[in-house]
Amino acid sequence: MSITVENISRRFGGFTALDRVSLEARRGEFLALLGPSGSGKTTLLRTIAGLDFADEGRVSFEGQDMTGTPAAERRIGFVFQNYALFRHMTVAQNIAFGLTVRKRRDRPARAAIKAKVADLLELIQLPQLGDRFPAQLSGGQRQRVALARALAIEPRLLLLDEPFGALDAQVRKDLRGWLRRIHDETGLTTIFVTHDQEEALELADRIVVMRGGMIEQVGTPDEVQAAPATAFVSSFIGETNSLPVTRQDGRAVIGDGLATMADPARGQGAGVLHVRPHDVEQAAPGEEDAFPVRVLTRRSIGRSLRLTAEMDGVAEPLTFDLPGEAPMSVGDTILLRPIRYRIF
Ligand SMILES: Nc1ncnc2c1ncn2[C@@H]1O[C@H](COP(=O)(O)OP(=O)(O)OP(=O)(O)O)[C@@H](O)[C@H]1O
Repeated sequence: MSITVENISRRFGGFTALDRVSLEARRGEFLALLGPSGSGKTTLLRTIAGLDFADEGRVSFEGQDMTGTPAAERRIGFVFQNYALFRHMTVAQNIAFGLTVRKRRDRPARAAIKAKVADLLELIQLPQLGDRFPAQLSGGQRQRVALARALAIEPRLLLLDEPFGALDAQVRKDLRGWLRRIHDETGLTTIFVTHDQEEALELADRIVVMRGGMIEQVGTPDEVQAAPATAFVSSFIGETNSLPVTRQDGRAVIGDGLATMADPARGQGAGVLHVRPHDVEQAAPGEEDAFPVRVLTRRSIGRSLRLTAEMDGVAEPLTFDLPGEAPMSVGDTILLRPIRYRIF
């Protein structure tokens, strides 16, 4: 099912949590909403779910207006970080819950529910655990059961809000691969909230980067990494060195004037040049389009050399990765040429 969000705004008192947000999730797509705390990810997810309602704007599913439709009528599966299972029910009863509470005329026969639960236990790879109670499961197993419960109603859309937030790093990693497989097998449209960029990059078909109630960029993991639309996206996703520049007539003067770089976008005035640590190469003295830095520390990591460095006129310490054989010592001034950079 495709989801369209058009010009959604949501205010809490005088505070704007969502500011004219528009977004489209394609049929079968896995979208990640990524952004810092307070950027509006959960509010957007809740609005799509029908658990919260926008002050302005429209939500539609497959072209059909859903803006005023309550959550229960949207056929959505949810998994939340703290959406606890029912403690007094077994795993199987938890999974069956959404079906057993249906009105009699909509409720599947008991045998059909049993078969469905068995299928879902297979899908989440816990076929033997149907009779256990939630307290007898690990955190990761509980979240898998929560997902099976969400899938039992055969939702048209799956919404997950930091579902792995409370789990430790290794379990999170395992569950990620597993969630992606389930998404692919079921063919559902999935929208996933996270503030963990690694999780978003690994899981999603497209990432929606949010900040301050607005969308900064929507793009594939490759796009948001290689072609960030804004300085915020560039520094939020992956590591970036940020050099203040003054832009004039197709050149950008770095720091206090030690070097200039080409500015293909031909901006004017104050800006910032972003270059990722591994997007530089060492240049020979006198070469153009390179900037001098003083080496503060050097450390070998596998086959590369990680430097921290400083530059006159740049307040922040800088980080670069060069090939391991690069000749230099702490205290040297070296010239670096950015192979790839962006000026904002
Ligand atoms: N019911 C509410 N009443 C008042 N303010 C709210 C309410 N819900 C959310 N907000 C505010 O709206 C902003 C966005 O909140 P939201 O939960 O959508 O952010 P988020 O990006 O999901 O953050 P986090 O990663 O911390 O969950 C926050 O500043 C939050 O304090």
